[in-house]
Amino acid sequence: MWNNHTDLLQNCLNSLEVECKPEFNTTCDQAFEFWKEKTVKLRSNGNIIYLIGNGASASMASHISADLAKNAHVHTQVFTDLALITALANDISFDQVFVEPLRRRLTPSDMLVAISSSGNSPNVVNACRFASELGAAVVTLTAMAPANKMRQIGDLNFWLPAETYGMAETGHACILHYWMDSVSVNNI
Ligand SMILES: O=C(CO)[C@@H](O)[C@H](O)[C@H](O)[C@H](O)COP(=O)(O)O
Repeated sequence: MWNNHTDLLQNCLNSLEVECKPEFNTTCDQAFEFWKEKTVKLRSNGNIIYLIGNGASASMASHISADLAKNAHVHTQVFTDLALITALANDISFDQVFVEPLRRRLTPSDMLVAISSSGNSPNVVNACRFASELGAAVVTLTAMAPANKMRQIGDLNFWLPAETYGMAETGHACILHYWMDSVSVNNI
């Protein structure tokens, strides 16, 4: 019987690769501890965690955003309003659908959690670049080919050697739930 996400994550952890700036030489435990500490500090200061992704990763961003708000009492924001996304894509460019709203809201004390199986989707990569240049904390979750653009940008990067979208997305769900559990106030 699995009792918590540590059990489920164990297989993920065995093959997970992480990098954490500035030294980029971090164990998984250290990476999750770093992420937890940043999140707890951000919560006590009333800052915001923005979560982004495309397709299934957009759903995952919404899912974890809701869990973080309910269980961890963290202020979160996702960009899943179809009217807003289609207007930005139509009037500006799909590559800018996350950067545009972030430009108006993100502060250097906030965090961006960017989820992408390929690690190369231009709209997510652009948002990571923007957040990083602003000085916000950037956490990336990627998979598939080891060299991807998001891994070059994030302060904390989780990469899984998954070859399919289904495997990548399932692994990312484990990682995100493990993080969420670590900062939860209640566990319902
Ligand atoms: O769920 C799947 C595939 O399983 C798709 O919806 C997938 O999320 C979409 O094709 C995304 O656009 C892929 O983008 P990314 O995760 O590589 O950034």
